Amino acid sequence: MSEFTEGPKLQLLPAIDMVDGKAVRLTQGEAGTETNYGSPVDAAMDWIEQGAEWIHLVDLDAAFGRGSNVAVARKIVKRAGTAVDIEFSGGIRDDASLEAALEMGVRRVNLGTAALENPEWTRSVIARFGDQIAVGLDVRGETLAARGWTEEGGNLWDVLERLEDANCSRYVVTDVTKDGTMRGPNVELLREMCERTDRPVVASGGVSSLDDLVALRALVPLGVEGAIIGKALYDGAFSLPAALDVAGRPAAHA
Ligand SMILES: O=C(O)c1ccccc1N[C@@H]1O[C@H](COP(=O)(O)O)[C@@H](O)[C@H]1O
Repeated sequence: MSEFTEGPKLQLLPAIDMVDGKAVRLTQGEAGTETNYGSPVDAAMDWIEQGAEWIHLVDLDAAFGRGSNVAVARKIVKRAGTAVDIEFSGGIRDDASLEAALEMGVRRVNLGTAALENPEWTRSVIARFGDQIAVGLDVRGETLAARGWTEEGGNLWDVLERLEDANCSRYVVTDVTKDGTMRGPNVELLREMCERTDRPVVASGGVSSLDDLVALRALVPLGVEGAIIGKALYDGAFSLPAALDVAGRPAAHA
């Protein structure tokens, strides 16, 4: 038995960020810092083959308001079938984009900009779609980032209070300053989030090592449900199977 099999499990979500039909990683979300990792469909199939239970799929062109990778996302969902759950984000800002995303068959969508700029619509879709909606809280310090992380979107704790009141079911928290940098997750921020909400929190940004996953798994009893991993996997800092061992595999795989 591995030393990591005991205790509550941390979900892992390998990230696939799409620009112009390619899988990329950005540094701190800055347009123009892309490293290209090839076909998003191939990336998804690789992560599934290696044991992924979730994929965090982002349409960066939609998040930056300059295009769409929905056709590729649709291909991924179709090829993946029931092998994996997909969380989809980027550019979901109105009924049409939300319905198109959910109709693809993704398990849930993350709202970013819309949750900051359109509170009433956000409240209404949370009421309508429940846990198919999560909100991505992308922060620098305590200031939220919107529109491809190019604009400020208010104070994190004020917005959290409003989303709690709207009954938001889950938060995906990204420290933008850590994203794509492999400098370790912002454990303090995640602890504070868990103190302020009883809803599950998915950690995003900065994971660089298996030790970071050990640290995040220790936060599961506080409310951290999962961790999004990007650059560390693509750059081979560790493998997904090794990460799943640390995060705790489901019983059938133990
Ligand atoms: O994931 C990124 O690297 C990223 C970089 C810059 C902007 C957004 C990014 N990702 C995710 O996109 C959605 C926000 O999209 P929108 O504002 O709803 O259109 C959010 O989940 C971000 O984490």
